[in-house]
Amino acid sequence: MRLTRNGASARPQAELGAVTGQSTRKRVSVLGATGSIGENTLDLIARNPGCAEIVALTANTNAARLAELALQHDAEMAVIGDPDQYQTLKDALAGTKIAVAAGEGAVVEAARAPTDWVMAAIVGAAGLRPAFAAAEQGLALALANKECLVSAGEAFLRAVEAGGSTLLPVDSEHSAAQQAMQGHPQDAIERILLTASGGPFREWTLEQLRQARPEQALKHPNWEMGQKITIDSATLMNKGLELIEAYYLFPVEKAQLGVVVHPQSIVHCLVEYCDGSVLAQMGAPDMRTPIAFALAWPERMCAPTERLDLARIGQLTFEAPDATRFPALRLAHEAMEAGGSAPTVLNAANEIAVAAFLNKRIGFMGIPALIARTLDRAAGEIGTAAPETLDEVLATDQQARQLAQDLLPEVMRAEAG
Ligand SMILES: NC(=O)C1=CN([C@@H]2O[C@H](COP(=O)(O)OP(=O)(O)OC[C@H]3O[C@@H](n4cnc5c(N)ncnc54)[C@H](OP(=O)(O)O)[C@@H]3O)[C@@H](O)[C@H]2O)C=CC1
Ligand SMILES: CC(=O)[C@@H](O)[C@H](O)COP(=O)(O)O
Ligand SMILES: [Mn+2]
Repeated sequence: MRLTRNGASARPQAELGAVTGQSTRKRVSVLGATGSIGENTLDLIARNPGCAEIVALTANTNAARLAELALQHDAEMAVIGDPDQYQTLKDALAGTKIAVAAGEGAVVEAARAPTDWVMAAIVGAAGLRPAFAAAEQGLALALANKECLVSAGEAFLRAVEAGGSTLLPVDSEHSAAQQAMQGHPQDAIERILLTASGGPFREWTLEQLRQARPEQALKHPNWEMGQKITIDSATLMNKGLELIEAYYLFPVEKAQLGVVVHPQSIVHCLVEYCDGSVLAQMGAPDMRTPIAFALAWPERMCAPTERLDLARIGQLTFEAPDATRFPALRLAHEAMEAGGSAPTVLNAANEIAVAAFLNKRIGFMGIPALIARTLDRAAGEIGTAAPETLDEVLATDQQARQLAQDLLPEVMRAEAG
């Protein structure tokens, strides 16, 4: 099956070697091992002894947890992004055979270590270089880092194709879409509908949203996730990023992608076919299911996700998203339509805005306000051409971050006055 827009996954399965669920042992690296996705991946591996041998585990600052995971999984190497944490990591792993390294470059090198399967689960644009490095190695690349496709779409797909890697979506909606597409002709697809929980503020008024505090936004109704994606879910930017992610992953036009709010997060995606059939993938909201799907692909492996009891759940409900209260979804949709540098700018501005909200410099509605201002100004100051290479993407990302930082005081003044 051709999975991506540019055919990046068209590599015969047999060439990948150890890629089956239970039957063959795979060499695995986890980038972002100490995060929510990283921990879930390693939990799944611990529950399926013999399914994987761990090559590299990486983190940014959490040296203590990285060392624990490396010891538990008998990893070949443990790599920390922050050089200040090197000594802590080294001391924690002294007397073991586990190799230790630190620094941004070392994380990228860890991504290049020979493996069969890499989980790319570093959050944000910080994950771009490591994900590109892994993609160039000709392996199965489980992609959780959605910012990579949003910020670097075409360039990333080219790197995957050039490296002969297979891209496996981990994001729950995209894993669901892949599952609902398998074995069906691509040209029969009419529409892909991503579901959104609606986040913790689904029923809040605009006035309430203006007062929303970080600790309230960090309470996702259904999923346990890292801070950045949890705020993205609250603004609905997460679904906007996922629209762009889906555009790059699947062979459909932009107009064939849509979003429906589904507060229970049981149906993860719906694929509509030309005969009127709609295929949905369902499951309890637990990332170990999509991770298991990517780890065992094209087979299946067992995951401990709670089984669905639909009679107990009783109702699955659906509603349209509200673009007035959640303008981030509209901004992402417009950036997808505009193409060029817009998705890179959108992603960078969102990362600055989310950090500013978490640091209480701007309010919740300041997040879309800052992104909108950055996008408006970027066209003149950065230009609209699509960045073609990884270096161009990173340069555009840096310019957009600077612009968003420069515009932050304007948003703060507007909120105060
Ligand atoms: N959580 C989820 O359920 C889902 C997540 N995703 C996506 O997966 C990605 C990871 O999300 P999540 O696991 O929630 O995030 P977390 O914040 O929980 O974890 C992020 C991981 O990345 C590491 N990291 C952070 N910054 C850097 C850096 N500059 N250099 C190297 N490593 C870094 C962190 O290390 P440290 O711990 O040391 O800071 C940590 O291991 C995101 O792109 C998210 O959108 C997609 C779908 C679902
Ligand atoms: C688990 C996962 O894939 C998240 O991206 C999830 O979709 C977040 O929930 P929202 O539907 O609230 O964005
Ligand atoms: Mn998702």
